[in-house]
Amino acid sequence: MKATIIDGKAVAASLRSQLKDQVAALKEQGVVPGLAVIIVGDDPASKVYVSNKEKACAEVGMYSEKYALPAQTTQEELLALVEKLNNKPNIHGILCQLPLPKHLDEKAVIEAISPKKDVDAFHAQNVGRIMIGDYKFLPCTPAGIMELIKATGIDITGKECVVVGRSNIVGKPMAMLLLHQNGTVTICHSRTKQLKEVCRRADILVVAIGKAKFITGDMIKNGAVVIDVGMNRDENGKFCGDVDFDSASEVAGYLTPVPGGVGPMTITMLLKNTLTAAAK
Ligand SMILES: Nc1nc2c(c(=O)[nH]1)N[C@@H](CN(C=O)c1ccc(C(=O)N[C@@H](CCC(=O)O)C(=O)O)cc1)CN2
Repeated sequence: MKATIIDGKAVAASLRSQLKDQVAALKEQGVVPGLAVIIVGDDPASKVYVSNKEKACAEVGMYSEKYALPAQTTQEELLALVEKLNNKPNIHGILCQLPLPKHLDEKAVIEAISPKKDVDAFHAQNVGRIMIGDYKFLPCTPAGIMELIKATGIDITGKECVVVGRSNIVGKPMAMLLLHQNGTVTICHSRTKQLKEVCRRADILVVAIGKAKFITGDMIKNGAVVIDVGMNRDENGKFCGDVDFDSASEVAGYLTPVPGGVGPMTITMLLKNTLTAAAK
């Protein structure tokens, strides 16, 4: 193995310890950061993530409330809950765990969350703020990835950065954050021609396409920083990323594992956003 493995758990633990001190300092000023987490339905993975969010809040001394709604909840009921939480003074951050059941309009729910409490940074107002580089919150996964790249000590300025995937939650904001750090950014997607050649140009390669082991070692530049956002199951039911770890680790300079890479950073950045919202 050639690549240095970026330990997302260790980076997350170090940031959480700093956040714990910052939460304690804010509490001394009489403010307890509060997060409300809404989950609709019984998706097992979503239940685990929500439970981990509650645990993470407790770990750093934040207050949290969970609203577990049945799968048949109506759009009106969900919007009424969001409105109630928008007006609740001890709640500084609100998030609705995604995906929502199919009959619910995700976009309308996100837009109903007050931009000031939108700790996922999914609201159009916060997305627009990221575009112009004047933001309070960053979406948790891309923000966590920026911390992981920072942990390598590599300066993004002037680097060829390739983002594979163009989702609103990861690909698009990721490209913007790399651009803000003076990277030369390319976004690839399902219609990209010569994907292999484009990926091989990347000094920093971020992959978020949801296809197990799609990016192989021959698609990676020697010494590149490779960030794997994928969360898939392989043929044996084991967690795996969008990057083929074994072949990538022979070529990349730095590589995130799955699990233990980007995932642990996502909830850590949620805590950071909740603290920011409370401090305002
Ligand atoms: N409202 C939101 N919904 C969803 C988000 C989000 O940021 N906001 N992201 C994902 C799920 N997610 C957080 O909600 C999330 C996914 C994965 C992890 C994580 O720590 N993964 C671990 C492995 C976990 C395991 O063993 O089960 C890892 O990669 O090491 C955290 C959060 C979709 N929905």
